[in-house]
Amino acid sequence: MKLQSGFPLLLQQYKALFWKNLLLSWRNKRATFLQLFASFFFFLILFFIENTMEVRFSSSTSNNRSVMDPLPLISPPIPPCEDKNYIKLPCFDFVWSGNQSARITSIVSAIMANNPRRPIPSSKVKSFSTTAEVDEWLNDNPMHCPGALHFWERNATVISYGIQTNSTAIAKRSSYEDPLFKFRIPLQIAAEREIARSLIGVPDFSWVMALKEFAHPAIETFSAMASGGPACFLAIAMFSFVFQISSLVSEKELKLRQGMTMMGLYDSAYWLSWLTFDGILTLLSSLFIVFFGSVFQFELFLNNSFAHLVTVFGFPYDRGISKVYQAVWSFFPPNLLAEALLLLNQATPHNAGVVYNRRISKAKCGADHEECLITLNYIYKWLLGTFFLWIVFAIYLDNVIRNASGVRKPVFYFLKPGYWTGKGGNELEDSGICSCTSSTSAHEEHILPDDEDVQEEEKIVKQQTREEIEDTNVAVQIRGFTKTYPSTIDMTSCGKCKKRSPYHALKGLWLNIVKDQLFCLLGPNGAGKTTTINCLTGIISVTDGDALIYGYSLRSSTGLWNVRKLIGVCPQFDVLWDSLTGQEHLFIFASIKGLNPTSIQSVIEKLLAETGLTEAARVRAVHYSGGMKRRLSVAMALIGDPKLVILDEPTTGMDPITRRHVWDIIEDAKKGRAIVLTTHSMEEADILGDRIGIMVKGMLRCIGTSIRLKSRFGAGFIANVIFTSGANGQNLSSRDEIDRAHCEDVKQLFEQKLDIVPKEEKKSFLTFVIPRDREVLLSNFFAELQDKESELGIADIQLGQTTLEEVFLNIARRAELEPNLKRIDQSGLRYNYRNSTHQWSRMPIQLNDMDHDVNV
Ligand SMILES: Nc1ncnc2c1ncn2[C@@H]1O[C@H](COP(=O)(O)OP(=O)(O)OP(=O)(O)O)[C@@H](O)[C@H]1O
Repeated sequence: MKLQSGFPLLLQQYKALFWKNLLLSWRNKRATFLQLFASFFFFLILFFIENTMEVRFSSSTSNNRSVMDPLPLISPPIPPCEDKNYIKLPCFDFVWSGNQSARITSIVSAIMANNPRRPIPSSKVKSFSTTAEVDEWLNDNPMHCPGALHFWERNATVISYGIQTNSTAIAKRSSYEDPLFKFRIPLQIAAEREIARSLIGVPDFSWVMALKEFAHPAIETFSAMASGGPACFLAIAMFSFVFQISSLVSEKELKLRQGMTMMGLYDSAYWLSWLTFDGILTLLSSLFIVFFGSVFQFELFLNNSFAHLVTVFGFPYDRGISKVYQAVWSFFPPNLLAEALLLLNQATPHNAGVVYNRRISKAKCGADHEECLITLNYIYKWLLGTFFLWIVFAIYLDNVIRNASGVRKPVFYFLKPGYWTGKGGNELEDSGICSCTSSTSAHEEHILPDDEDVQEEEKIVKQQTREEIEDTNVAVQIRGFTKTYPSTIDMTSCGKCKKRSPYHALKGLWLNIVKDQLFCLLGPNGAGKTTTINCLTGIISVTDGDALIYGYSLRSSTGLWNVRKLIGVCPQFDVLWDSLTGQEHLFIFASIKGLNPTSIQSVIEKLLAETGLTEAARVRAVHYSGGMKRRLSVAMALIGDPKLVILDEPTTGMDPITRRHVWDIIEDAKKGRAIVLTTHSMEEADILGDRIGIMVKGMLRCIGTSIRLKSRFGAGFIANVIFTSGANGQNLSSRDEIDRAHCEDVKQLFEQKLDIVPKEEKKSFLTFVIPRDREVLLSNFFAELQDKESELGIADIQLGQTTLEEVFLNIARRAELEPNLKRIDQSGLRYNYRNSTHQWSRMPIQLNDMDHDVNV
């Protein structure tokens, strides 16, 4: 199948990943809704705060409102004392002194009677003779009266007066009380009016006085946007940031990205898809910020030009802070954003806001020109510059920080010319940023295999490597894979640091995997099977050695790219997006692989049919059963007709029927390609494996066909003798006795003739393991047994070879015993016991077979 490459492939991958991001956002509606509309909820809160504050300071005398056309106050009356904020009852509208004068008394009576719209009853006024008495009363009765009038009749034509008021301005709930306007001026007008009337002798002399406050702008403005805006903007931005980061991190943690990389994903397509998708989401979210800001009528949004509002965020830039410090802070976009918001806020109340083409002007960067240190244009440039800086930094960290498989690129990988030219520089390192010890040289660790078949295989591969012989029949040639995981420091549950020594997971693997064959890799947990597969797919680097896959070396980055086009991988754990359907997964991976867009649909349908997922094609992966997920992973591995298919435990969790179905798929897939399969099912290995290798502790212990392994490592033969139940017409106890007697007779016969005892013994059958060296005795023995069948109550005799499981257990057991057989002589060489030849062989000491845990 012809696969795309170069720019068309990059474009195709980009489109598929962008579509994937779109689907994930659409399916994860709640998170997307919050990302886009968080501004609405924050602005709603700001709106309520702003309106509450506005109502609170709604009186005309308050400073927070601008008064453009003040209304005149015409001859304001003396208000009832109850109108005062915080008054104690009983209260008096006013108290006065000078009551020894009849003229003054009549003036006060006139004040009370002529109070506009409300004559004052005498019960609301209290008189005294001197100012001292008034002071004394006020002192003794605080908060019972808002004002006092003092009169002195100097002579017939001169009357003096004075006013005392409680001058404390008080705000109560939504009303603000200014004592000057509310009490003092009405008292003054009343006193002057009646003194004048008394002096000129005309009781109804017209005395109209109007008062008007200055037109003025709001002096102390309260803006919820100015006070809470920066925090809100930061919170809105954080919503998007947190969602975007968690999507990226979970793709990495769940090894989805690794899965895509194995299928040939370009890093550039990956980053570009996230960048553009998140860019669009951020743009939409910014537009909604502007939209909701305008809907809620915040001046910031109404007065400033639209172009500025999209970039809004900050840190208080101040003259006291050095330029270097400001520059350092400018590297963090939220600081600049807050500063921009502050500038825009300052620009709104008194002028028309900031327009785009005057963004450079300092005069427009805020109300207080002196305070203006940076312009919006400066902020634009820094935001744009830091955007690129952070993207590059993110990509760098992504490369140099250890991934889920524990590998990373060298710290200065970008300095290698090969990285830019695509001809190298993609090498991975095992060590973590803070790994402490370098691993021991891989060569020192290589141990010669014990088994002659493995030795023979190693010899062939080494010879082909040395003589550069290209065997056209070989699909994969593994040339001495060694893999040492570096030492790490782990935290224990009790908070202690535990140092883990370097671990030698692969200790020299030499192997040819032939075309049109399935090579089955068996081994107990931790044997190194997955490590071998990860090395083959380039997910982790080998410490030493190389592999040629269809002639391409894994060691070169161009080789690795070509290899990725040739392989299909079903990883050990399903790497699937819960919210995407089976069909969508296949589409994404087919696009990454580079299938022609016109053929993708038919390939998907074929794979779905093959893996029995047609009906579940449109069901999201989260609703798949474990078996369905594995089948989808197998289908993904077969996309693009790969020449090498790597299946890491593909049938785990499948029921027997599905498993057999997948075996059929794998059997069919053998044609024209090589398959590497790891499994814990011996039955699977027996049925599917053309060649089987068993690994233990990072080394290949045996290799060959199933029959060869059984004959070399199996115990020999297995014989099952099945008995008939006792003769009819007898009671139960005597039937039992007869059965037991038959059983004993057969056991005796096996012991006499073959010198073996049963491996398993049940009432109805006996199982014997017959060693291979008794093979010559078998035909006579079983002929004799058959003759005595009815005499011994035998219903059936079954004879077969030992199972692969037997072989596996034998090999694993032998390897388990290995450390006990090690001897170290004084020259530092370890002796290994060779079981087959009963000899001790000399080989270099290997200290790291087991973990050395050291508490530090
Ligand atoms: N990143 C790592 N760092 C350190 N040790 C590791 C790392 N990955 C694997 N190992 C160790 O390497 C050994 C081989 O692991 P591997 O996963 O290859 O085994 P496996 O044969 O696939 O086992 P299983 O059958 O359980 O999947 C194990 O002892 C494991 O603990």
